[in-house]
Amino acid sequence: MAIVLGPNQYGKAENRLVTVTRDGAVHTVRDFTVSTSLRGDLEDTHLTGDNAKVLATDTQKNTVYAFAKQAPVGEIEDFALRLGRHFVSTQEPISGARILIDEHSWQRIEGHDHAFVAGGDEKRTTAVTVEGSRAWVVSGLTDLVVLKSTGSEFHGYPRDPYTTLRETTDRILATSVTARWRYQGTGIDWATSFGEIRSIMLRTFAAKHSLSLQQTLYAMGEAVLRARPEVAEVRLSMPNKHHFEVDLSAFGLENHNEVFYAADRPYGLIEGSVLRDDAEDAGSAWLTLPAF
Ligand SMILES: O=c1[nH]c(=O)c2[nH]c(=O)[nH]c2[nH]1
Repeated sequence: MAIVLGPNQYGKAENRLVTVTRDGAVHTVRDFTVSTSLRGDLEDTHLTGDNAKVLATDTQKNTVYAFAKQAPVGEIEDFALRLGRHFVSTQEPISGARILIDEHSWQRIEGHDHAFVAGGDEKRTTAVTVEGSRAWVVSGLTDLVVLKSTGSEFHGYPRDPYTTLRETTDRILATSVTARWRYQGTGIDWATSFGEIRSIMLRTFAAKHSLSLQQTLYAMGEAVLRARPEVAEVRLSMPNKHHFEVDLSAFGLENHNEVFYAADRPYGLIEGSVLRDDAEDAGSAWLTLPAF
């Protein structure tokens, strides 16, 4: 029997980066969380502690901040591609890089040049993988919280001895969408694509009459793939944020779908992938990312 080192990567996680750019008195603030991970010929440090091939995670952190100064960050996908390609092309033992970037939004306080209000928890995300001269981009969003107050039913499920859930033809449907979509290619107008995909997902959530959150998930992914040829696959993770009608009969009150208890947990967790059957090979695009 031999014991060997399996897959590994290392880097600096969650570098918090904020940039201020100035157009005269008018400032723009951008806010990012950047994680770098490097892969390659890294047996020595694990097996003997020889660090000759280990670009320090501290250096990786410094590179993120220096790159943000040396050229405009631009779209997160482009910034991640620049960082990943830099590490792979300048460090001989490093054959691959995974760069994760989340962008947190700040909106201008109306009428103010340099004051901003946080855009909420929603984040735009990217996960860029560089392997030698190849690169894959998986972008997405997290914490996009949506609710519809009708247009959602859930019935027709099996009733076993433990089933108590009442069937419903009119319920609140609410979720917090985490989506990741895999692009085919890297020469893409990232900002336009992101805006269109987000808007397609919102419109589909709103318009699709839902018989299950699973059906809504599939419809959202399908709508993105039908409209956006640059996308090969969409993975969605959608918690069912249950809203239970409160029983007010003890108070002599009838509740006609008006008063709800918004449960925090447990929640149904509906996850899935929607993809083209002729999509380009995913390579290492998803490696070490959460399944959904
Ligand atoms: O849309 C739903 N899908 C389920 O699988 C499920 N299960 C459940 O209890 N409620 C719901 N709602």
